[in-house]
Amino acid sequence: MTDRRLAEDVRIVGSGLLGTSIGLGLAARGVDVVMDDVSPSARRLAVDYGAGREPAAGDAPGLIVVCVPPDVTASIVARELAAYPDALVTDVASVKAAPLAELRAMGADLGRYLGTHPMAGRERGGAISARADLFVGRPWVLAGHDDISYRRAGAIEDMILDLGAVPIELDVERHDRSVALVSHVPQVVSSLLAARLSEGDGAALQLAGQGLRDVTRVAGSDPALWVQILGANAPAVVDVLRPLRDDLERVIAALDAPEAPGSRRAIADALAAGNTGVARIPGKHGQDRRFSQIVVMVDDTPGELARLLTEIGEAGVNMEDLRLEHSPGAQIGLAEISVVPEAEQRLVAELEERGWTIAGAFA
Ligand SMILES: NC(=O)c1ccc[n+]([C@@H]2O[C@H](COP(=O)([O-])OP(=O)(O)OC[C@H]3O[C@@H](n4cnc5c(N)ncnc54)[C@H](O)[C@@H]3O)[C@@H](O)[C@H]2O)c1
Ligand SMILES: O=C(O)C(=O)C[C@]1(C(=O)O)C=C[C@@H](O)C=C1
Repeated sequence: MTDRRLAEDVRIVGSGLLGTSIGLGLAARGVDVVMDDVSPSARRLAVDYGAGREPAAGDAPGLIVVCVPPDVTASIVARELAAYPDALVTDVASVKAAPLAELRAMGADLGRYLGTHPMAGRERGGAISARADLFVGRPWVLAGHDDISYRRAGAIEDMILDLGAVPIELDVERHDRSVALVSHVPQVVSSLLAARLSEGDGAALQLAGQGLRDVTRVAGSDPALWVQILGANAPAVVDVLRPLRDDLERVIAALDAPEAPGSRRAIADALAAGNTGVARIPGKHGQDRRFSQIVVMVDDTPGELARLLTEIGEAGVNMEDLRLEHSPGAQIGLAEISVVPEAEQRLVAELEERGWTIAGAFA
């Protein structure tokens, strides 16, 4: 049996992206996982992928993880609390105050419920997009409330640690305010910007580079899911959107009269504030550590990227992150490798010695 903390059998309700990813990660650690879903085909697909087994009479899960859309989360949590009176129940919905308030109104046994929110996901849902390593190194919020202690919810923290994530304790209100800033408003901004592209002509879109891809990736997310998330956290989202609108209006006013006294300063100040903000985003594993980036040119031929990764390993350097930039039609790709600053010079030298072309290296 693989090393793990979680001792409980687990039942997962909702066999989509989140449920199947959790199932895959836990099953790989030897946990007995049952997958369930209102859609039998979604359930069977998750089982086919190896996320767990079909439900059976006599199942007695110690931990139940509800991974359904936010608007049905409270009713499914309440149903599971009633059906399994000895189990601890959690959920992974992207908002936390609304489901808790609904459960309270229903008179659910909140002494066995603690909601959570993994800060990891993808823009596509369903078991087909699931990955066992989705949560590795990612923050995962335990959204505390008055009816249960974090200690009583120890099995939930064990599951989070077994999945390689970093547990973070935050009460529900602080959670919702925090994700308005770091997740919900970024989704709105990304979608609104991407929506502008429907007006660009085809030639303009052919020029799209990595900058545009970086800021529009999540614009591919499911509108039905996000209508629920944004609706359930509306006041906190609006609190971030209003000052953002003011900033945008200041930039528009400055660009309307770029030669006017103070205009250039206003634009520079807006962009410099962005530098300050982006520098505050923690690096990998939630630490405030910055990495150096090495950009390597990779021929667009089979096996070249694998050879590069193998040779980085042979150089004894741990790769912290990898991003690929590749334009359709180009014969070359760019691999941006993140490493600890101490390893940068040595890796550049090793790779150059092995014949790789370094397009850039920067801290
Ligand atoms: N997608 C993300 O990136 C992400 C990240 C963190 C948290 N979340 C949260 O995770 C939850 C699930 O999101 P997802 O991306 O896995 O969605 P998904 O669409 O991939 O999966 C949801 C699953 O729930 C099932 N379902 C719907 N109603 C149900 C019901 N009444 N009973 C049982 N099953 C039901 C659906 O059939 C579907 O298989 C949401 O609450 C979302 O806010 C999503
Ligand atoms: O990276 C993605 O595609 C996500 O969907 C991630 C993301 C996020 O904003 O960080 C989106 C919503 C979830 O509630 C949690 C995580």
